[in-house]
Parts: sequence; C-alpha cells; structure tokens
Amino acid sequence: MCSTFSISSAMPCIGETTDKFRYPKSKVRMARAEVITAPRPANSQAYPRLLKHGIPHIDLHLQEIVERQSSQGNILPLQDLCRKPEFHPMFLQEAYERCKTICAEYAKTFYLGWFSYENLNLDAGTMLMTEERQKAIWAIYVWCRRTDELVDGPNAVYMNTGVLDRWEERLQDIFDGRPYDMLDAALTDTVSKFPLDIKPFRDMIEGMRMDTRKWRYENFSELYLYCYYVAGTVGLMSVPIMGIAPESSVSVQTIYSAALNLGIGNQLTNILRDVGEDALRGRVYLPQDELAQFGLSEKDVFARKVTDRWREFMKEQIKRARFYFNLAEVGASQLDRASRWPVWSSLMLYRKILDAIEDNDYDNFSKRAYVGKTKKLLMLPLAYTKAQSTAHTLLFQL
Ligand SMILES: CC(C)=CCC/C(C)=C/CC/C(C)=C/CC/C(C)=C/[C@@H]1[C@@H](COP(=O)(O)OP(=O)(O)O)[C@]1(C)CC/C=C(\C)CC/C=C(\C)CCC=C(C)C
Repeated sequence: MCSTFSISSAMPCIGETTDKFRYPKSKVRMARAEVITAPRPANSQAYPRLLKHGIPHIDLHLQEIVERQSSQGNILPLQDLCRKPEFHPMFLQEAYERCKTICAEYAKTFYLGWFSYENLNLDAGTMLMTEERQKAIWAIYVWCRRTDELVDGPNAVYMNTGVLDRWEERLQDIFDGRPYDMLDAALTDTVSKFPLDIKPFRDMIEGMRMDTRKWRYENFSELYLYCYYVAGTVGLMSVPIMGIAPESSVSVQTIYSAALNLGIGNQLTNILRDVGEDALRGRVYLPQDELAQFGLSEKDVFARKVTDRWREFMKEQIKRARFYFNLAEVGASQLDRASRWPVWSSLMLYRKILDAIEDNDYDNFSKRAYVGKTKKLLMLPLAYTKAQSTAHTLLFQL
C-alpha cells in the first residue's frame, strides 16, 4: 500500500503491474450522438441559436445507473455486491483527514460550497451536511481530482493508455474492497456505505481517455459527451451521497437529470473560462461548426483576439451554460434538506464565473474570469435562502 500524502506523488504507483489484467477490460461504448445541425440564418448578420440538448440520456444509460444507485428494480442492493472492508477506525480517520486536506487545497471554487461550513459558525440546524456525507464527498472529490491529474497534472507526460487501464483496475479494486493506498481506502469505505454504481467512475476514466486523443470537437453533441464523461458523472456520483428529500414530488430520474445538467453547466463554464489556457496547449473545446456559424475558426482562437464576432459567439455559449444551470436548479431543491445548501452554493458560485467573463468583456484569452472571496461569501446567505425552499414550494413557483 502506498500511503503518499500529495496527490501527484502518489502517481508513480499507478504504472505498476500494467501487464496484468485481473479483470476483463471494460468495453465502454461510445454513446450515439444525435447531431441536429442548427439551420443557417437567411440573414448572415442574425446569429443562430445554438443547439442545447447534446445526447439523449438513454444513450448515456442514465436509467440503469439510477436504478442501480436507487437499488430499485430486479437487482441486489449495491452494498451487498461490495465486499465490506475492515479498516481500523484510526486508519480511516487519517484517510479521510488526508482527503479533506486535499479538498481544501485544490477545490478552489467548490470548497466554500461544500467543505467549509464548519468554519461559518451559523445556526444552520438541519441545513448542515452530516459528517458521513461530508467525508464521502471528500473521498469522491479526491478520486476525481487524481483521475483528472493523470491527464492534466505534472505527471501527465507519462500518460499512456496503460496508465488509464491500470487506474481502471484500481477502481475495480476499490469497489471490491481492496484499496491500493490510503486515499483509495477512503473511497472503498464510502462505496461500502452509500449505493454508488461503478459506471459513472468508469465513464470519468473514459473522459480522460478521450482527452488524450481528442483535442477538437466537431459539434455540440461531441462536446456534450466529453462534458458528461468528466463532469456529468460527478453529478451522478453525488446524488446517492446527498440523498433525496422524502417530500420530493418528482421522479428520481428527474433529480439525476438535474445533477447531470449541473455537471454539464459546470464543465461548459470551465471550458469558457479556460479558452485561452487551453489554446496555449493546442486544445479547442469549442464546437467547430458553431465557430463557423459565427464566421470564426480555430485560427481565431489561437490568434487570441477579442473581436465582435467572438463576443457574439461567447454570448451564445454563455447562454447555453446558463440553460444547464437553470435545469439543475429544479433538482437542487429536491435533495435532502441537509445537502441543499452546499449544492445551491456551488451552483451559484460556479454560475458567477459566467458573469465574470461578461465583466471581462468576453476576454477569456488573456484574463481569467474570477469570483473574489467577498462575492463568494456574500453568495452564501442567498444560497441558504434558496436551499430553505421546500421541494414542493419550488415546483409550485415554476
Ligand atoms: C459541487 C461539488 C463540489 C460536487 C461534489 C464534489 C466533487 C466530487 C467534485 C469533483 C470535481 C472534480 C475534481 C472533477 C474532475 C474533472 C474536472 C476537473 C471537472 C471540473 C470541475 C471543476 O474543477 P476545477 O478544479 O477546474 O474547479 P475550480 O478550479 O475549483 O474552479 C468540473 C467543472 C466539474 C464539476 C462538476 C460537478 C462538481 C458536478 C456537480 C453536480 C452535483 C454536485 C449534483 C447536484 C445535484 C442536483 C440534483 C442538482
């Protein structure tokens, strides 16, 4: 077991035993992309409305994930399938502490939303997440962050398909109760306590595979699939931890769709914020056909010049990201009361990045859209108010 503290220093463990596959390699089927091309406007000055729905959820196998995580249908509850690990309580406490420290260090936008309520000294009563839930979110965050670091971190130069295959084997080991290191052990403990399906985790690894070979996106459907893999999956992992309000009057499927949509909104925002940085790495996570509809091409992205065309293009991209945040709102108020505040906070905080891009006059080439700490803190009471609306009240308002 390698009990390294920092995320990246744990990475050398990953390459070991790549020649051995104890499990059949998963066949991750690419979802069928339904491409609906927006009609060209008759008047070339009238900019087109962009396609909003990327890929039908049926192709992402959402329903199957929902059933497995809800332990519905004709299948065994997930906990019965996972081997119950036996860890010393002190070991587990240390494992979660390390996860918490990593969250504080890395989760710049989300930390306020998820992890720092204990510092706020508010009389929040039942609006606070339980310790068990917080710990589970830390463990999931750390696994996601380490997965992302494989392709984006300092050791990304050592990336090859073998590394991701080995990481996927390690994931199976986590779910089988055989963690490789201390941080994995926290996730093993979490998956033994909450009904988490392995598929969203596997899909995230698939997103990293995609990121190693694909640096251009023809259309929104292709981009949507990438966003699902790297961020929509996080939404799906989060719902079993946060729980659904007993008084919720919508279907579980609707809540999962909202969670997925929050991931898509977050990732689209992340992409828009990082256009300049990504271009420097030769990557363009923008639909090429939509660039063309605005008279732009990837050359304009690499030229890093803010023109009127770019501004118009960005306005539409921002509109679409907001569309996904709006869809997510419906589900945020259906979650268990104790989980709503952090979800509303992170939703509102991340959405603020879009305002910051506008404030920068759409210059996401040389300026990084940033939401200051004061703005973030001011947001928290507002999120608290939103979170207090019962699931029923919100539906009534719609
Ligand atoms: C909101 C929240 C904090 C969720 C749970 C915490 C968690 C498990 C986060 C994992 C994030 C992560 C490290 C993902 C790896 C891939 C990646 C980097 C995705 C991008 C995240 C932002 O990362 P970045 O480090 O760039 O961020 P900042 O520097 O801090 O700005 C993503 C943009 C994806 C994030 C996606 C989510 C957190 C999904 C949110 C959805 C829910 C929590 C579901 C809520 C439920 C309903 C019903 C609405």
